[in-house]
Amino acid sequence: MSGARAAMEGVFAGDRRELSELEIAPQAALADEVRALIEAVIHTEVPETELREAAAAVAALTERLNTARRNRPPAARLGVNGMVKALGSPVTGVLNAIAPPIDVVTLEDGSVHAEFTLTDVYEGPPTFVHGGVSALILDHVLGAAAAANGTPGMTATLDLRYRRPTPHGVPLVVTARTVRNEGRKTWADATITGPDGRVTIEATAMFIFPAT
Ligand SMILES: CCCCCCCCCCCCCCCC(=O)SCCNC(=O)CCNC(=O)[C@H](O)C(C)(C)COP(=O)(O)OP(=O)(O)OC[C@H]1O[C@@H](n2cnc3c(N)ncnc32)[C@H](O)[C@@H]1OP(=O)(O)O
Repeated sequence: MSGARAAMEGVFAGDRRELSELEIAPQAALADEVRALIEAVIHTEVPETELREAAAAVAALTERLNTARRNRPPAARLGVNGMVKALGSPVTGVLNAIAPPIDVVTLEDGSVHAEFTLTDVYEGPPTFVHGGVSALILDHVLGAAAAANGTPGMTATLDLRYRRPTPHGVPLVVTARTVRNEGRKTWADATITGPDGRVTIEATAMFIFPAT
């Protein structure tokens, strides 16, 4: 079995130890604080002595947390449909401080949808979201749409059309849906829409369920 097939089967077999919402809450609160820390580190103008003290304090905290570690990022069954979620996902993971995190929901028509706001932590051009960050989010929701269709796969192609800049600091909407399936291949479309209702990015992806 190749790495790709094993990875897909690992994801959908739910072979990770799943945490309950109660178990997740304190660790998610810690991740929230780390998100605030990341933002503060970027913007702070405190003097050098304070920066050095802060670095030492963070290093001590990291050492403390590493005294008990899991082998893999944990998963949980959350939400109304009880879908398995990767808590360490860089897009949706509530335990991952680099994730916004975005709450992606599956609608009755099988499409997936999320409303979210990105801070300037995700900035590319001044005042706008980094195009690679948008691609990450779109890849994830396209993959979630393929999975919601019962036809998950690895991203084989991802085509993006950046129609206009995507602003940060304002509410954005991302939606994706599966449009076609042929054997192991599934195609999905997605958009990100700004607060003025205009689409900023259109995306299409093809997912392949690995042969081996
Ligand atoms: C606990 C957590 C639970 C979470 C639960 C919910 C999950 C829900 C949300 C998750 C959402 C995540 C979304 C992110 C998803 C990634 O980030 S995936 C990571 C990025 N992608 C990769 O790393 C893929 C790397 N590539 C590969 O692994 C392999 O090349 C692939 C794509 C699996 C294909 O391998 P293969 O099965 O050996 O394919 P193969 O038999 O050679 O070819 C089959 C056919 O596809 C065509 N093909 C193959 N590759 C390509 C390609 N790249 N382009 C075009 N055509 C291709 C071939 O030409 C062939 O065509 P036909 O001859 O049939 O016409």
